[in-house]
Amino acid sequence: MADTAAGFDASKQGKAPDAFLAKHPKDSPAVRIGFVNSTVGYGLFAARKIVKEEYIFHEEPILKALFNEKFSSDKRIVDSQYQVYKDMAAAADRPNDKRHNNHFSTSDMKALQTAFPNFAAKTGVFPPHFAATHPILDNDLGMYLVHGRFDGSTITREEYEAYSAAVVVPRVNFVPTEADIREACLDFFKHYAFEDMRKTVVARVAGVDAAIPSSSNASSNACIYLLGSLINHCCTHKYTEEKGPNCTWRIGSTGLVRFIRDKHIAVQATRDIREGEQLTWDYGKREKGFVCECETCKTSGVIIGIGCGIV
Ligand SMILES: C[S@@+](CC[C@H](N)C(=O)[O-])C[C@H]1O[C@@H](n2cnc3c(N)ncnc32)[C@H](O)[C@@H]1O
Repeated sequence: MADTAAGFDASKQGKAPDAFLAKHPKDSPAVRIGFVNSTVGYGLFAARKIVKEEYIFHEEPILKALFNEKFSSDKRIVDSQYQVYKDMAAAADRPNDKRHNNHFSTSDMKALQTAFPNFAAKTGVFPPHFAATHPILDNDLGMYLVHGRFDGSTITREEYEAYSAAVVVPRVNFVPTEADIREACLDFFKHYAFEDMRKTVVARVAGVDAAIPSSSNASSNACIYLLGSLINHCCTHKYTEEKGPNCTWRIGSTGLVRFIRDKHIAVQATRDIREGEQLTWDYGKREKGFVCECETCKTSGVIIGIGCGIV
């Protein structure tokens, strides 16, 4: 992709574009999806050598809603996220009916279903048999990239089935209730949403976009990114940078990343990454809801999960 693509114009970047020009996403595909194991699921891997501080990719969100770590504490936030989910479900039910498909195109739905098959099966947005017969993580997942390129996936059918079997198989005849769907929806946002902190957020409540002032830092926009959401956690290693996380991210334009747009995510290497290495970052100290299997924990010689603080 050319340097001038998607809103990036070096001539308008003020006096010092050189610092990040050297490091902006390159044309050769940088990432591919791979399988870690049946508990961790998919991960994102380097498709080539990536140098320290390189902007690996820059991606537009596929979904936006309100976000709150303590989801059930604010009804507006729960309603907002659930409304986004219901819009999705309506679009999935009527992929050819443009009147009901204002927010999600058929390819959006396909990409979401492909990236998050367990969510799809749990919520019933997509019939489980669809997940089982769908091509394995194809190139549609790169369609939200603005800079950087996607190299497809190395997921085999066996790996895909190992990961999705626990959810898809027992639920072949499962008809989710409203409560099941709500729970799966909130769970989905909890595991995959990125926070974009704002003083005022736009919520989609009862089908209408409304600006809601955020009374505290607890409420912000939640953005779901197809590739960004597939990056797994790694605890920061106390002694060596080599074993800890190798990426960082930021949302929206900042002084350092001026070429990215509002709500877009930029993923940057924090050290050199060799081809085939998994991309990871530190999810931070918040409650994670999984037992950590990262390299730092595995190689610390202590109990798995110890590097995470709160599991
Ligand atoms: C943002 S998703 C990352 C993509 C995910 N692996 C997938 O296949 O969809 C976060 C989820 O991945 C899993 N995960 C991420 N990092 C992990 C780690 N270090 N150890 C175990 N599971 C992890 C957890 O299930 C977590 O809720």
